[in-house]
Amino acid sequence: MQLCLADILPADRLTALVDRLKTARFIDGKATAGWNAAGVKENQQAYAPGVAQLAAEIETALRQHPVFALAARPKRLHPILFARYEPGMTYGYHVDDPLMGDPPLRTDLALTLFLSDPETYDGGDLIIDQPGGEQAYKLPFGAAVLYPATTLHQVAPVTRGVRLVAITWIQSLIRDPGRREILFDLDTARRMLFARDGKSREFDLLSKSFANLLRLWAEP
Ligand SMILES: O=C(O)CCC(=O)C(=O)O
Ligand SMILES: [Fe+2]
Repeated sequence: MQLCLADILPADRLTALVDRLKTARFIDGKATAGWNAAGVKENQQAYAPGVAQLAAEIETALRQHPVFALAARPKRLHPILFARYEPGMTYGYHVDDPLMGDPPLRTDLALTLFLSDPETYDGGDLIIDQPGGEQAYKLPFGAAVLYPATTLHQVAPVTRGVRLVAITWIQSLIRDPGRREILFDLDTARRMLFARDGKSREFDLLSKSFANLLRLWAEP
């Protein structure tokens, strides 16, 4: 399941954050690529401690985003990093490392938060290889795409302007994507039912099934 999330942070907060990023130190992105991806990774990245406060602000906002919570069921988040693509930069097809950091975080999901207005750059689509074909994402400033880190994906070459993004990976309480989607649907349905009819027998039974499946499947 892939999902687009709008307005992770209020636009004015995000604009202030991007302004601060302009003075951050970016280094060659190959430093954090696994050997299978280093050959196709041509970008620049900024890390903590230089951008720790910006990263913390985004992480807090993500954790509070209701759709993110339901769709990802996060157990742990990889520290947010910022990537910059200038003209000629790209990140060819690769799969993300399954385990990152120490203690290892299992990368079930990946997230890209778009920090540039799409009108200001050409190229730079995030392209995900799906069984049904390639799916391209170039989202508005402040929107994010949440997608399975299990996929092959690439960032198309930037040909004009600058593509700035924040990136993280998520270890979910629910490892299996199919189970995660069932829980997402059930949880969404019971919330919609509650919003429409208030507490009812149907709502209670759905809540019971949802809670018991979560108990069965969660890896806390
Ligand atoms: O920049 C992006 O949207 C994704 C980058 C990526 O695939 C990665 O850093 O592993
Ligand atoms: Fe990736």
